[in-house]
Amino acid sequence: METIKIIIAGPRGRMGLEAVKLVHNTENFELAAVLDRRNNGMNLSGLAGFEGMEAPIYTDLDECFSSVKADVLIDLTTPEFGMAHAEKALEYGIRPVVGTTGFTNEDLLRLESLTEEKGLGCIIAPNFAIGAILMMKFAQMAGKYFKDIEIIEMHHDQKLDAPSGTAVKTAQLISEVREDKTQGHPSEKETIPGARGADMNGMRIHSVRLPGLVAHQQVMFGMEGQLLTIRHDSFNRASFMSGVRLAVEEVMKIDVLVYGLENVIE
Ligand SMILES: NC(=O)C1=CN([C@@H]2O[C@H](COP(=O)(O)OP(=O)(O)OC[C@H]3O[C@@H](n4cnc5c(N)ncnc54)[C@H](O)[C@@H]3O)[C@@H](O)[C@H]2O)C=CC1
Ligand SMILES: O=C(O)C1=N[C@H](C(=O)O)C[C@H](O)C1
Repeated sequence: METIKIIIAGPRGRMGLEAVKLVHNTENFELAAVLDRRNNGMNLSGLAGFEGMEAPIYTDLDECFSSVKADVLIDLTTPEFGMAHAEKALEYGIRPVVGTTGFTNEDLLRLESLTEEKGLGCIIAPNFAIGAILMMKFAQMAGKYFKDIEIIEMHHDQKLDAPSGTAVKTAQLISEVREDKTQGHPSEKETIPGARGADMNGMRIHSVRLPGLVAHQQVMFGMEGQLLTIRHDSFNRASFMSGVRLAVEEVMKIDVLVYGLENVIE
């Protein structure tokens, strides 16, 4: 098995720390470097919590990508920087695996054309957890039969983007099989703005933010006399790591942009 050399952006974050551990503990993965907002020139192993995990720390993108020979960039930062990181990685011939959420459709289109131009794989995965991918697939199946749908995503209160990338992706997948429909009473009025949530093709998305939560979503399907609820819960960030591993292995085999791991799992 060939070794895959990996750069991780955002190593000190909640997801980044798990990803560093994953790479460190995976036989054919090698942590080539990390991109951080501080500690330029230091070694990761010198930071508390990363003992024994050797990797040079860079704060400058160009310096990192030009000095380090790497195959894959795993980005787990913020929407503000994730896009720039992915674009720059492709320019240096490095394949991005992006877990960062909050990208716009225009961002995805830009990355798609850059991926095509460079002939390199790129994976954007709004959710790496296998259960969440199945939840989205099941929701798409149900969306064929139920037209009235409310998505309730629930996350920790440090999350920057709303709605979550998973909720957006779920609504997109359902929209592929459901005719657009405005839900609720035609004359309904919000007496407090936002009460009915975000509107995506008539479906409603509600974002809950509370300390103590990790990542949870339930999709509710209503029809005369019945309710179907499809729910997934991630109780920790380790739940995402088998998907990160799969994405890294997969991105090495492709030369296009893949948006969503549902396109990768059988
Ligand atoms: N796809 C998936 O399955 C999952 C995706 N996420 C997404 O991953 C991202 C990170 O989530 P968390 O780890 O919870 O956030 P976090 O806030 O704990 O970590 C983000 C890290 O990125 C670092 N960072 C910010 N700007 C940077 C830059 N320019 N260069 C290098 N590092 C930079 C921050 O210092 C921080 O350590 C979010 O967009 C979140 O929505 C989170 C969980 C699962
Ligand atoms: O910020 C998070 O925590 C998560 N973000 C992703 C999203 O926006 O869907 C994936 C997961 O829900 C956790």
